[in-house]
Amino acid sequence: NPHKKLGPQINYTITGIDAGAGEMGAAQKALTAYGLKSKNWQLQTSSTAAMTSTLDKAIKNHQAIVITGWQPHWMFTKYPIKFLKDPKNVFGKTENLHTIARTGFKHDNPGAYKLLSQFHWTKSEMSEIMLKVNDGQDPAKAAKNYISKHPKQVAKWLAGVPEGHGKKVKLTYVAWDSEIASTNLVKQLLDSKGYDTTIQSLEAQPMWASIATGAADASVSAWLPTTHGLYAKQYKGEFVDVRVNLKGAKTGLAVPKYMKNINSIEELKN
Ligand SMILES: C[SH](C)CC(=O)O
Repeated sequence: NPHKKLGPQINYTITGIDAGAGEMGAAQKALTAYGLKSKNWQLQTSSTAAMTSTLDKAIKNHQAIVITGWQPHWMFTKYPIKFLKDPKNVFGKTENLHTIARTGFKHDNPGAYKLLSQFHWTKSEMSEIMLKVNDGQDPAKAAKNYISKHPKQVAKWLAGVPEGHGKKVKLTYVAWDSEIASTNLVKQLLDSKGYDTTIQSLEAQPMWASIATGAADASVSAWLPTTHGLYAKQYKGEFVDVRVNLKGAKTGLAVPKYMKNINSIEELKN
């Protein structure tokens, strides 16, 4: 209802995701920066699955809703939603997904490290796997299918990567749809060269800690410079930033497009 104030319609609530997500920290900062906290606005912690099902229900009922959104993610293809402008740049400009590794990994496993130094892809390529998984396909299978469909790209990723002879690699990630896709793909690529790769999903902070303590070898789930900026600062010098593996990610607050008069975080107060 565009004529009634938005706040009361949605209980002054922003529907968020898992508490450890960097974007939840940014959303809290936005509440303060845009003077929403003083207007009783609050950020609801839940999970990606809970957030997307709440979004689904709101859109089916053509109701107002404000979510913590991000790209790349299938929510922007499946639902008519838009990012709210962030004039105070709380969520940062575009983000990149980085591959990070424990400090000794290049020395201990140069072959696997070489693959990680060569792996990168685009949002649309990632979406191929994300959409299949969202339709219920097993992530490992979706990753294998991607590999068989993109032999030239795979050959570039694997160029000069020596056989693994069963050498173990441990990847950690956060179970966001984007990282489920990339981590399963990297596992399949490594295993196709004879490495023995295990993948473990953790919350964001423990994922960073697993690399900094050397409990895990690498992760393709680092959102930088802004979204995981705090973690990168906390563990500065205790991890290697191998490379950007995906350019042009983005986090922010998002609303259904039918909320025509809400286009900026500033306007949530209206
Ligand atoms: C939820 S985005 C995939 C990443 C983050 O916010 O930490």
